[in-house]
Amino acid sequence: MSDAVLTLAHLNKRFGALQATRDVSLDLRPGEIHALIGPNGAGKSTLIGQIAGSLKPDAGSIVLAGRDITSLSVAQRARLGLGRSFQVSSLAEPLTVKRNVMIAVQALQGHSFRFWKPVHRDERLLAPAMAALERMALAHRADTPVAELSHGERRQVEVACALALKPKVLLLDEPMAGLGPEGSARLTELLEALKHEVPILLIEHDMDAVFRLADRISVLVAGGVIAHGDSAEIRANPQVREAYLGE
Ligand SMILES: Nc1ncnc2c1ncn2[C@@H]1O[C@H](COP(=O)(O)OP(=O)(O)OP(=O)(O)O)[C@@H](O)[C@H]1O
Repeated sequence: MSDAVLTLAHLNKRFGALQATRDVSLDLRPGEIHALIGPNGAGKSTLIGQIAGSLKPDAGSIVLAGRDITSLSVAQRARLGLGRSFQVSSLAEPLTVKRNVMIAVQALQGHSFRFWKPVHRDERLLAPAMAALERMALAHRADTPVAELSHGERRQVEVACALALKPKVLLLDEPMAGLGPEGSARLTELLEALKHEVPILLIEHDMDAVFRLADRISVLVAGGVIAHGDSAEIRANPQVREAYLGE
């Protein structure tokens, strides 16, 4: 546990009578993809909310790179290196790919004194934006409006926006959702390469992608983790099979 970049310890969250997170402990280590899976209503979104900072746990702690972030705001966590992508796209369609990523960089830098300066002429925003686009194999689309991109390419831009903030960990919430086999294969390949630079906590319904990508898998059912293991262990686990078959 000691070399973990992100550690969740004994997280609990209740909504009235419903225990939505039940004593959840897990960690994310350098160079890995740790997938969090579970049937509908298992509590995955509730857990992400607590990690990202939009939901406050009732008990437990979240440590990012040695620092307890449990009581910090969403913005403070982002500045400390918690990167995330969203289920719902937040890209500005009419703007180019490059400008979307530059806006993300600007949001992190928080340079309000540069309000008067057009984003597209700011070199300090352009360099990190282009570096992130290169890592997501999209530099050649930098000057294309987002509206003209395929669904899969948009997903790549969203990950690039998160990457441009130089995160220590990346929280990806269903990145494969809505992608066809080709888009999903492309993103799988990119994430596989990316994990060596930034470890990824992956919440994903696409089991093929999870089994291909994840170094470790944690299975959430009714708010609690019922199993941890690698792909082979999780596939063979009778409790996990039952949880999914019973869905
Ligand atoms: N704000 C809330 N108030 C009350 N109950 C909530 C709230 N948010 C979530 N829940 C409940 O908590 C449980 C876990 O929900 P959550 O959305 O975290 O599950 P999930 O695993 O993300 O599901 P899905 O895969 O369908 O998105 C569900 O029973 C849900 O109805």
